[in-house]
Parts: sequence; structure tokens; C-alpha cells
Amino acid sequence: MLPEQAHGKLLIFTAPSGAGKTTIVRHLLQSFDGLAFSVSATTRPARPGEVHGRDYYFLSKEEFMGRVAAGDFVEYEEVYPGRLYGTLHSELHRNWARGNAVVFDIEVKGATNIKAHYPEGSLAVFVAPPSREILFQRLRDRSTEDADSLRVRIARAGEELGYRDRFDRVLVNDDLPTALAEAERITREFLASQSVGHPRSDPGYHPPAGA
Ligand SMILES: Nc1nc2c(ncn2[C@@H]2O[C@H](COP(=O)(O)OP(=O)(O)O)[C@@H](O)[C@H]2O)c(=O)[nH]1
Ligand SMILES: Nc1ncnc2c1ncn2[C@@H]1O[C@H](COP(=O)(O)OP(=O)(O)O)[C@@H](O)[C@H]1O
Repeated sequence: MLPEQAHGKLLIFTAPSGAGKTTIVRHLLQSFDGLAFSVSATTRPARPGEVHGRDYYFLSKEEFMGRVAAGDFVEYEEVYPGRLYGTLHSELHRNWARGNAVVFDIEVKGATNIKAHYPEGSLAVFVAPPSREILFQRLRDRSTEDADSLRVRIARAGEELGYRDRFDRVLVNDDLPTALAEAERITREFLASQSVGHPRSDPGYHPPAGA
């Protein structure tokens, strides 16, 4: 068990939509014991094949706002108009209590906020596409979005590319096997590194005597 108010490790993958972070995170979850996914809550509808509680907690706007009011989120963002996404405190503590490092698939602002809240024990990796054109092509080829949703994602993805140098690492996802091998290397090193920290803005935490 972790000491009260202490926290475990956080491995954050962030990128513009379509860069490949979901593909990379899924691969890592299959490849490593001791990693657990931070299942976010969202108000967007499930895509075919997505499972409630595994890919996301799919909530109505009312349910989501109720949980905001209850203080259940570490962070949340309206990523697309009317589409809320957020990280639940309960999700992190549930996974840390089991001794797992938590892995995130999250957009750039959420990643920045998580990293600021948990500066110790966290590593943020920006997944970069080989080019803007390839990024947009991947989004179109994935065929998960209707025309409007695709347009919104492409516009936002263009902006998010500008966050590239604000994180701890950049992982270029050009050839997929090469990117997966690099992601494995980063993860192996991270899991072997020093572990527990304390959240920066947690008023309840007092360091143990002699710490
Ligand atoms: N801030 C924040 N963003 C999230 C969270 N969960 C997912 N996202 C991001 O929201 C964006 C939209 O996710 P999604 O609808 O699954 O679309 P996709 O990126 O096109 O696969 C992605 O950049 C996700 O990484 C969260 O808990 N908080
Ligand atoms: N290196 C790659 N080469 C070609 N296609 C890729 C590569 N990585 C991911 N893809 C494909 O690009 C699309 C977007 O990837 P995804 O993992 O959904 O991105 P994100 O989660 O960042 O939005 C998916 O259809 C995925 O299969």
C-alpha cells in the first residue's frame, strides 16, 4: 500500500488526434505488467467496439457535470465543442493501490495539467506524426469521424502540433514497429526509475518526520 496522500507513477502519452497515441498505449498495456490505463470519462458517444469502463466511462453531460461539482476530477477539458473529457481521482488511486503505474492517452492541455499536479514520478511523451499531411491522412483513413467531427479534429490537431517541445520526450511515430520499440524502451526505463511522489497542490500532505 502507498502511504496516505502519496502517489504512484504516471506515464503520459499526449499528441494531436491521429498521431497514434491510442495505438501506442494499447501496445504498451499488452506488453508490460505493472501498467494500468487511466480510463477517462467523456460525454462523446462510444465508437463501434469501444467498451464502457475499458476505453472510457461514457457519461451524459448531466452525469459529467455532477462529477465536476463533486470534485471527482483531477482535470477536465471541453476538447471539442460540447464534448467533455476528464481524469478521475478515483481512477488513479484505484490503480496505484494495486501497485501499478498509470498510463494516460490525453490531449495536450490535460497532459500539461496532470504533469503540473504530479511533477514527481511523472513522464510526459509527445507522440509526433512524421508530418502534418500524414497526420491528417491518418485521421481520414481511420474512418471513425463524420465530416464535421473530422474537420474539428483536423483544425485542433494543427494547433496541438505546436505543443511538441513542451513535454519531457518526443516520440516520432513514422514507421510503427520502430515507434513501438522506442515506446517500449521509454516505458522500461521509466518503470525502473524512482517511484513515489506527492502531488504539488495537495493541502492535506505533510512530509513524514525525517523525510
Ligand atoms: N483533457 C483530457 N483529454 C482527454 C482525456 N481522455 C482523452 N482525452 C483526449 O481527448 C481527445 C479526443 O479523444 P477521442 O475522442 O478518443 O478521439 P481521438 O483522439 O481522435 O482518438 C484525445 O486527444 C484524447 O487523448 C482526459 O481525461 N482529459
Ligand atoms: N506509424 C503508423 N503508420 C501508419 N498508421 C498509423 C501509425 N500509427 C497509427 N496509425 C493509424 O493512424 C490512425 C490514428 O491512430 P490512433 O492511435 O487512433 O491515434 P490517436 O489516438 O493519437 O488519435 C489509426 O487508424 C492507426 O491505426
